[in-house]
Amino acid sequence: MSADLIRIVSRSSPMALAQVERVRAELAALRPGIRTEVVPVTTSGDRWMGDLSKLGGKGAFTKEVDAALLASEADLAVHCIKDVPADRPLPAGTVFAAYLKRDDIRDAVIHPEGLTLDEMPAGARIGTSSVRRIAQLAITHPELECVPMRGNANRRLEKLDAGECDALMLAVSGLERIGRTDRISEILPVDTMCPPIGAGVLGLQCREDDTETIEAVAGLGDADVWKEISAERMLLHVLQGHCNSPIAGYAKAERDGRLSLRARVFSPDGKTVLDAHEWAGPLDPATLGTSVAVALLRQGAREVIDTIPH
Ligand SMILES: NCc1[nH]cc(CCC(=O)O)c1CC(=O)O
Repeated sequence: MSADLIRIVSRSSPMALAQVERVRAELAALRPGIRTEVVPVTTSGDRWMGDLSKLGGKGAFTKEVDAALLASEADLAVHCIKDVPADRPLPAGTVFAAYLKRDDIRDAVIHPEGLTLDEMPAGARIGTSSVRRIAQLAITHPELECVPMRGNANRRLEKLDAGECDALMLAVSGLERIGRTDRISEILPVDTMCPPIGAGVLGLQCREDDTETIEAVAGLGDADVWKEISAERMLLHVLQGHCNSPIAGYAKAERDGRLSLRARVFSPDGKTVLDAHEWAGPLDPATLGTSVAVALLRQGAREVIDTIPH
């Protein structure tokens, strides 16, 4: 950064821009002397409407953003942690300086007439390409059908309205960010629709040698979320999950300081469900993530994850 300007790189979807506006607002409150500027980029994941695995995985939404940061065309990147790969290290030379306070981690159902999953007729087409959602829907609602659906949240709502499917599943936090919670017909409990690793968390990524920006934004971070994400991302790293893995889980830092991590691994048809839940006790968050991952590996997670092509 220059003395008083932070350039923030962002994808240009409405959700990404809303995320940047939240960071700008929080930064303006914390550090009124610092100005911010938005540097927009389009990622390969935004352009490509086919199967994400053909683009080399989750990095599809982060590659161009990382490049702008590393080339010093911007000083700060705002990422949905859910979209940041954990099976490979962060791009060399970058670090997360802060994780913002966590939003709702649950998924929502959107049906034009407001039907819940239980109320939908057999054969109703649910638009989702996420194996995590497909597997869990197969367990609770085998009579419903999943049809492929990609594109940013606004585009998916348009496709729903155009009749390309009968209902959608989208993250509550994403709908909050684009101001479309009015479309929600049902919010699914985490017990039956376990969220993805990193759900509802925005991470602030900087160049590791840019101590000025790191220090300027570190105060926006939440200490509990830092612990939760450390545990969750270590779990994903040890499991070597890829963009198409039906891995779900979330850590929770309690008010009394205790930390727990629940995680599940599914076969796409939902017939195999591996489940582990542990408290950190004296363990640090990353070791909790390792411990829960090892518990899942003992139950056969490697084979379940590897049988899914990516
Ligand atoms: N894959 C796109 C994406 N990345 C992050 C979110 C939701 C917001 C979040 O969890 O931070 C979404 C949309 C969705 O899954 O409905």
